[in-house]
Amino acid sequence: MGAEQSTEAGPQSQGYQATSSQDKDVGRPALPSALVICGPSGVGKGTLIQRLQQGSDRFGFSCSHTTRKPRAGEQDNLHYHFTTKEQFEKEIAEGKFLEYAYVHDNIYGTSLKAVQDVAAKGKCCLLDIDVQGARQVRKSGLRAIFVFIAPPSEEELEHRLRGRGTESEEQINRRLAAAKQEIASIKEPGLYDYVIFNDDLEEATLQLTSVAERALAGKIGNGTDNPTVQPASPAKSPTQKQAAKPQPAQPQQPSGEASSSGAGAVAAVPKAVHTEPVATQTSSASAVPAATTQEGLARWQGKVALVTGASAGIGWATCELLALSGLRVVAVARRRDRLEALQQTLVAKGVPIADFLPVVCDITKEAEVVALPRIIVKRWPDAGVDVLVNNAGMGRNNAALFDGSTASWVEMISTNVLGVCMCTREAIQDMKRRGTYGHIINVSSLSGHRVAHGASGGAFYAATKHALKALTEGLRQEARGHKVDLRVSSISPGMVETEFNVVSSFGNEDVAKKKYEQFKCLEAADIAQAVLWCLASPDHMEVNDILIRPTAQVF
Ligand SMILES: Nc1nc2c(ncn2[C@@H]2O[C@H](COP(=O)(O)OP(=O)(O)O)[C@@H](O)[C@H]2O)c(=O)[nH]1
Ligand SMILES: Nc1ncnc2c1ncn2[C@@H]1O[C@H](COP(=O)(O)OP(=O)(O)O)[C@@H](O)[C@H]1O
Repeated sequence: MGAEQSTEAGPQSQGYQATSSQDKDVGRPALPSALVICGPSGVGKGTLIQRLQQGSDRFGFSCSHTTRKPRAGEQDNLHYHFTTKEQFEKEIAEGKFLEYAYVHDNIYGTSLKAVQDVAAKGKCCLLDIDVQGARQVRKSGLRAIFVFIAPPSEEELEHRLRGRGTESEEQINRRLAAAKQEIASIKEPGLYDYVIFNDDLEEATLQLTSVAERALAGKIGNGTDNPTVQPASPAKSPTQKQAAKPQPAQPQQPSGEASSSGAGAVAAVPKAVHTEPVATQTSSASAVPAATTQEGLARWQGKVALVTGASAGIGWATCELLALSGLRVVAVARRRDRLEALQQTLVAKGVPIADFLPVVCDITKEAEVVALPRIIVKRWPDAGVDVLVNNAGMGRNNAALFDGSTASWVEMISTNVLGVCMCTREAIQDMKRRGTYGHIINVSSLSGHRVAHGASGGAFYAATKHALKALTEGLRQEARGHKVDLRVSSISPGMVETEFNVVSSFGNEDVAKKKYEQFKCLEAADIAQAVLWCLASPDHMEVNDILIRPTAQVF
């Protein structure tokens, strides 16, 4: 990869993370959510599912029951549990099914056992079911992401169905007639999280893979808190940019509550460890009117966001989310290998490589920071910094006022305060040069609003974050003084999930382990989401400081 180097003699990683010890994360593995795949007969569901399974053994297929006859090559208990109408109806009456439906004159259904068998192996359960089944599963409360696979056109759908050669003429006509209604279900509010157009199979596979990664990570919903995205019309192909990403559909109603709202069937599958992002938990964030969120993001399409501390945690997650939201992303960090890994991840998720610029840079080194705008304009002559996410920050344990190390204090001031100031100045000068002012978002910490109790010595770190609070407000005032339309926001998260964080906070690994089980921390993706809320806020309001606390955290 061509990670840019901000100076010839660029720095090597010095062994600390480019995000603060209070604010960084590596995440805890969650149980996968299920992935429900819907779409008309012949659209390519089976083909895509096969490709997902070929790509990873972390997926398990929910083997449905059906009364239809096996096709050539289909094996009982592998492709389907083939059964009789009488037996099927008996088992339905016995309550053995999560859902069932009459489809094309046959009964199809997902048994509780089919889902349990996959979940018990810790795998992501893939359900290939029809629209009626999807509605039932949605109601059941199963933790799942719902995807609709749409054909590029009705003609192409017919072409594929005929080409498959597994149905009689009468069966094909029945399937095509049903397809119209199935496609119309895209518009049903809250049914699907994503719509993927299976036009180009490679691209559709990439898109489904990126959604499936969210399911593997135990997510539900589509990762936005935005119910206003209109599903694209199935009749036309998506634009090139859209094609690179799955389309979020109108999200389901109870996003984060899905696991708690179901009755009997819910208990049939294990619940994932964590809930969805804090969209419904954070007052400042939910104050962004949903109807304007998408509009707000639309103005950032193709704009350039520079994110510092991109090698891990919040910075990494922010790069991902911004890139997937259509911005061009400049990822700044000291560790080249991490930037390479980030690039690979983004490309696998469908981000065009042309929209990502990794730059090796130490934000405490002035010459390297000053070089950033030049590197950006070399790559994208039409652009400059529109959004700056000052995320890089760090903390040191040996920093108590009683007996702390001067070197640690210097390091913290250099990164958390001076580094932020230099990045901010260079970004603003770049905006000034182009005559267009964007948005600067400082990732602070709850430590910017309080000082830790006891002898553990968190005051210096807190002082840097208190300074950041003053700098954020000061920047806003300067912008007003200059009468420029610069937006300034800050986000102050509580502890973000990482074992390292908890260990460093509690000192002792055993205690840490217990606490780690006991407390739910925030996730890096939650904070990335808050960055989007800042960017998406409508013109007439500015999000100042978002304080984000994990609801279960008591310290
Ligand atoms: N509700 C429900 N639908 C299912 C189930 N299994 C398969 N289907 C759906 O039944 C329809 C017909 O499936 P199938 O006979 O395999 O034909 P195909 O769609 O042409 O592959 C498809 O829309 C499947 O998604 C199930 O367990 N429940
Ligand atoms: N993107 C695509 N372009 C062209 N043909 C495709 C594409 N996706 C799937 N197909 C073909 O379309 C036919 C139907 O796919 P299949 O996976 O059986 O659909 P489903 O499971 O939705 O009924 C198969 O012959 C498959 O090879």
